[in-house]
Amino acid sequence: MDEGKMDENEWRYHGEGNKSLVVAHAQSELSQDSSCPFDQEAARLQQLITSYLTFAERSWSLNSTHEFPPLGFTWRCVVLRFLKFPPNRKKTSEEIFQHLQNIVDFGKNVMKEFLGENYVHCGEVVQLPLDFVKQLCLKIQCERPESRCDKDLDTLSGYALCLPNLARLQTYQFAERRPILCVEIKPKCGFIPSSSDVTHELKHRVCRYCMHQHLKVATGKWKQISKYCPLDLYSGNKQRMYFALKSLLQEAQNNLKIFKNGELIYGCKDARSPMADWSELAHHLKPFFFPSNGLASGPHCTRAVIRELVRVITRVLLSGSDKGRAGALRSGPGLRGPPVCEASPFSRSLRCQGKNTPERSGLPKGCLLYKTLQVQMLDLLDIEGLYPLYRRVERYLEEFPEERKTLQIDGPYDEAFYQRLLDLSTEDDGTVAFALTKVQQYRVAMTAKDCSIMIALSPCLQDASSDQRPVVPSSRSRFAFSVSVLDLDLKPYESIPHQYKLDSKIVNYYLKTVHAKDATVMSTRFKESEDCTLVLHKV
Ligand SMILES: O=P(O)(O)O[C@@H]1[C@@H](OP(=O)(O)O)[C@H](OP(=O)(O)O)[C@H](O)[C@H](OP(=O)(O)O)[C@H]1OP(=O)(O)O
Ligand SMILES: Nc1ncnc2c1ncn2[C@@H]1O[C@H](COP(=O)(O)OP(=O)(O)OP(=O)(O)O)[C@@H](O)[C@H]1O
Repeated sequence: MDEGKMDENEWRYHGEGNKSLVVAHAQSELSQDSSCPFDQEAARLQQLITSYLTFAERSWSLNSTHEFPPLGFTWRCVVLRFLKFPPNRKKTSEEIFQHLQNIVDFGKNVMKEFLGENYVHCGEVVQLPLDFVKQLCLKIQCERPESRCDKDLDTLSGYALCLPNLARLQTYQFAERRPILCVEIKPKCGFIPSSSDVTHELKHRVCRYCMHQHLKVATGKWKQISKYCPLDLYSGNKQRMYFALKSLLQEAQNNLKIFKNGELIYGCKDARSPMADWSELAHHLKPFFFPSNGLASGPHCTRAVIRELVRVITRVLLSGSDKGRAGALRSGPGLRGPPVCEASPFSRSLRCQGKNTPERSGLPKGCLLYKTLQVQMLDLLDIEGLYPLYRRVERYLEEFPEERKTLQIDGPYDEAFYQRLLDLSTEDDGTVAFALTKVQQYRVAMTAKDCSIMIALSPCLQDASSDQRPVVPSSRSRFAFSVSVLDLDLKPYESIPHQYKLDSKIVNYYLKTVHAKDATVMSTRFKESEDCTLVLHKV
């Protein structure tokens, strides 16, 4: 890349998590300008995008004679993802390059295999001019939420990941001229462990997310407990999914973000963020869900617009073609544990109405939620069963530190690494090999428990039916859509002791403060009968 030509002013802050920060090309939210120049210095990024478009061509069976770059193409459809570190944590450039390369390899060799290539976009490591990165870092600093500023963007190595902007539709052919709505969901763990290693019986009845909510509110991370329960979203039952999505809309925390034309219009940065404003959201959504007269307004309109959004997202989440390789885990972990979480307001309201427990997961096998859940279930033993196996690996490594490489603890995440993940036996023969397989499966499962799903929607004409892109109907229009998964960085081996401690902290806090006085606390948490009416009739 030509060092002189990268301009920080062409990039804008897009978002960040605990470990990385993302900037998007500043023009990505503008409508397409077909005369926009295709600069030479963007050639490398152009190459990257070519490979994404190759993917798009395969996916949607586009005409193979289609020229690249298409008219009006710019590199505005990519993001740059930088690693972040605590201020005193210095890593060498080589370490950072390797870390990023591992992320790419893990995506390619493992997650694409498990989730399907249509959903996973691995990107590529790029080296950027240091001056550009430093200027960019200064430029975006004021936009970063305070709660994320405990870590600094890596400005020393110059390395970053270049990825397709998943807030845009993942095919170039039809997206750019039309407005785009993107819903990002971090669904978290969608099952309850059935492992016999679990020591607290409560963990077989209440999911981790619902228990963790109480600790998060107590520590001030969020203001109030969410009614969202991942088991409802993963149920495949439309009513439960509506409830889950509506609950996310009420209390987004870090589980829901909405972007319009690449810009964040809904989502919560931290506990200090203002309350969610549905009428403002509905104002943004109206052009997508209502005809252009734009006259409708008021609470009725707000509810109708939100309901329509929830319907469309549910349909998209239940869609999936699964044309790729058969899911390697199909005959694997299977559905285990109870189908509902006792703490979910939805199941509680059903119970109080004397209704039966809802059906077990009805997720279609091709959809991303189903596949993600299968990968999450690679956590077969729960952290309580896994921790002693981690200790076994640790003891071995203490004795033979040079073996760390052979055991592929820090990569490479290649085909051999993937193949070993497919061994789902739970019969412990006392070997390090068994312990290692379970440890690696656990890390992969934890990654799937923390990833996010991006759904991009763009209105399309009623009569636009000639191509094969997926389309979801809404009550008044149709949307072309794409579904992708992001944040598939393999969880570090070193985080296992932390997971073990956190698990016990979450359960103990829940037992102490909620479970013991369940009735009292739950009655202040929400009014069940009211909620139920809202859920079943007004979503
Ligand atoms: O442990 P959890 O469930 O709280 O998940 C952490 C997330 O918190 P959440 O509960 O989603 O608010 C946490 O998200 P936030 O920083 O709170 O937005 C991270 O995703 C963290 O992953 P990592 O350590 O950065 O790789 C996540 O840690 P991992 O457990 O996935 O390692
Ligand atoms: N390819 C992408 N396209 C568009 N937006 C993206 C992309 N990758 C990340 N983002 C945005 O940047 C945000 C932060 O990215 P990401 O979740 O990967 O960070 P992280 O630090 O790894 O997260 P975590 O806190 O879970 O560890 C995401 O929530 C999403 O909004």
